[in-house]
Amino acid sequence: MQLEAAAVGFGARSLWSEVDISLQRGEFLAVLGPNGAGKSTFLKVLLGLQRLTAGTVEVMGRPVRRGSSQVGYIPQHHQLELETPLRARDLVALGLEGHKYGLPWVSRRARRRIDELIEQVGAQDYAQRPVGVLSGGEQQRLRAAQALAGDPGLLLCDEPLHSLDLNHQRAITELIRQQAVDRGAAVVFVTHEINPVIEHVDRVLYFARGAHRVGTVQEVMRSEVLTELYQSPVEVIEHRGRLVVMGEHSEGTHHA
Ligand SMILES: Nc1ncnc2c1ncn2[C@@H]1O[C@H](COP(=O)(O)OP(=O)(O)OP(=O)(O)O)[C@@H](O)[C@H]1O
Repeated sequence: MQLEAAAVGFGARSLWSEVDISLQRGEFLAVLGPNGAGKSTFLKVLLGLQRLTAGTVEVMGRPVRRGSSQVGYIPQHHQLELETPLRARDLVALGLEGHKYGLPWVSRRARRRIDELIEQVGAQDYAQRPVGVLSGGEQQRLRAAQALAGDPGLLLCDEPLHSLDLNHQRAITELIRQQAVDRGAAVVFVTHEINPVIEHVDRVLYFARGAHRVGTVQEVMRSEVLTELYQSPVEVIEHRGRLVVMGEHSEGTHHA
């Protein structure tokens, strides 16, 4: 994916601008920033659901289009309706191309892939249950499996570890890493918390106060860089390989 001089605004408000970034296959980008900074909007641009107000965006070398089978998406967690007429397994199968067009058949190969993903996210025990009765974390694991089913070249993740316990955080992170490293996908990973994925991150895109920084973890996650970005004192402390960011404010606080 590639963005050049990209900007998004709503009415008179500029959300972010002058974003230049190009992500190669196999690269893992973490997108960070406070509430309302424009992280989910960045994903929407890559999904073709949000127009840029300036600049250009390409996905897999082509102009963005909605519903591309080459793009996988793990949306931000929300609980599915109790009455949703799908079994857990069906939700994963929806990630396969044939199902997008409503084809009734599932090839043996596709069935094997679905079984494999259900096992990898640890959903065997509830694969036949209606999705609406499952817990938030159980549903989230199925969404991850669904996004990976089509073997996407670009995988977009919006806080995919939210509502998962530590073991399942690790399992899902490992699946996402495999998609990047073994299957050569570019990964864009929106998160409030970099530590669970820090060892996999190649680059960071940090949004705050309408500005942003791009670079490696070492380049961006520094007290002086974030202090300049937030325009108020921020301290980044490293402790046993984890980063603690002190003094981060929400966007709302600044605009109040
Ligand atoms: N279609 C829209 N029209 C007007 N404003 C919008 C629209 N979409 C998003 N916004 C605003 O843009 C801002 C950024 O939203 P976005 O969801 O991208 O933030 P975020 O960084 O993902 O936040 P969070 O961490 O809370 O999920 C918010 O203030 C939101 O209200």
